[in-house]
Amino acid sequence: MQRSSGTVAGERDRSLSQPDSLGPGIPVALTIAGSDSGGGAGIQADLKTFQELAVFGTSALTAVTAQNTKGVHGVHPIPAESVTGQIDAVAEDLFPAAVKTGMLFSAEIIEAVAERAAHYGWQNLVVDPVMIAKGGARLLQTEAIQALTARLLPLASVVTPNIPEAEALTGRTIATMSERKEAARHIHSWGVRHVVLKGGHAGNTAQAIDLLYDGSGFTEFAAPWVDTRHTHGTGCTFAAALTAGLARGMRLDEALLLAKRFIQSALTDPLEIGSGHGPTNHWGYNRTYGDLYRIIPSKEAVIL
Ligand SMILES: Nc1ncnc2c1ncn2[C@@H]1O[C@H](COP(=O)(O)OP(=O)(O)O)[C@@H](O)[C@H]1O
Ligand SMILES: Cc1ncc(COP(=O)(O)OP(=O)(O)O)c(N)n1
Repeated sequence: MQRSSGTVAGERDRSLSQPDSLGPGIPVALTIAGSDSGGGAGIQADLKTFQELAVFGTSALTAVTAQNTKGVHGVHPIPAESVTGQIDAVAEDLFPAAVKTGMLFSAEIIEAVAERAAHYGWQNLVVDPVMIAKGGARLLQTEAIQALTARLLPLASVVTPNIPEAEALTGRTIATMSERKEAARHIHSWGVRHVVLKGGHAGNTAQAIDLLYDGSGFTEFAAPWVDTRHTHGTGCTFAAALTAGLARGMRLDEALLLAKRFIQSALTDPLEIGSGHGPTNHWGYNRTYGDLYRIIPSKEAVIL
């Protein structure tokens, strides 16, 4: 895997250094997302990823989906007041150091989440603008896109669209790297601090390249393309690992490298369950790099 020109493949991961114990000081993260009954995406993927990265996971559920590796068979949104109630219950007692949003489904839920994000002044807000599942099911109503760009993105520290999501957000077609950069600039202009335009839908490529734009320059995070159909939940898992890194006090570039390693391990160590697009392997990272449950106090992250 590469970031710019530096190679880090295969080495033991020093990002998670020396725990003394689990307990006081353990970072807490909150995911505001939908439930995937099949366990590969949504809240389930987020909580598994947090756990694997030694972050205590909490959740606010926005929707229940009936879903498996073959597709989404039903979507049942949760009332916006209930989403607010869940966020308040977590925020007022457990003080999440980082917050991730996934499937938000409606403008009403987005408004509720944005209002609470502003209220609590979250500094590490990762917005994964989930719109359509790989099987084609709509996880965000079309009329909610405007609320996402106008209300939530200006509060986000990072937004992580895939290519089709970036196309839907900007109304641009994205086929080349220079079009990806233009789309990232466009999204950044709405007030989000960092844009990570993911490359999983680029097709016909030797590398999966995720592009970071921070308002002044671009950094590419690249990894070898994994030829697998078990890609269900890649976006959720990637954004959750990024959120976990931020909750642990990492800089954004460190947290992104951690997320890239996490998803690469989850793709290269397949579980091969289900008859459709199976879930990625959330154990993969710790099977590859070891050092499970090593804790670092926040703000003392070791550079990867
Ligand atoms: N086949 C693959 N090989 C390697 N990395 C991949 C592959 N598919 C997706 N990724 C990585 O998984 C993460 C999620 O990307 P993407 O699939 O674009 O998001 P989403 O699941 O939201 O559609 C990114 O880091 C991307 O580069
Ligand atoms: C409940 C729920 N949330 C999000 C998604 C989309 O997840 P993603 O990581 O983009 O993976 P795919 O579904 O596209 O494989 C989801 N399916 N369900």
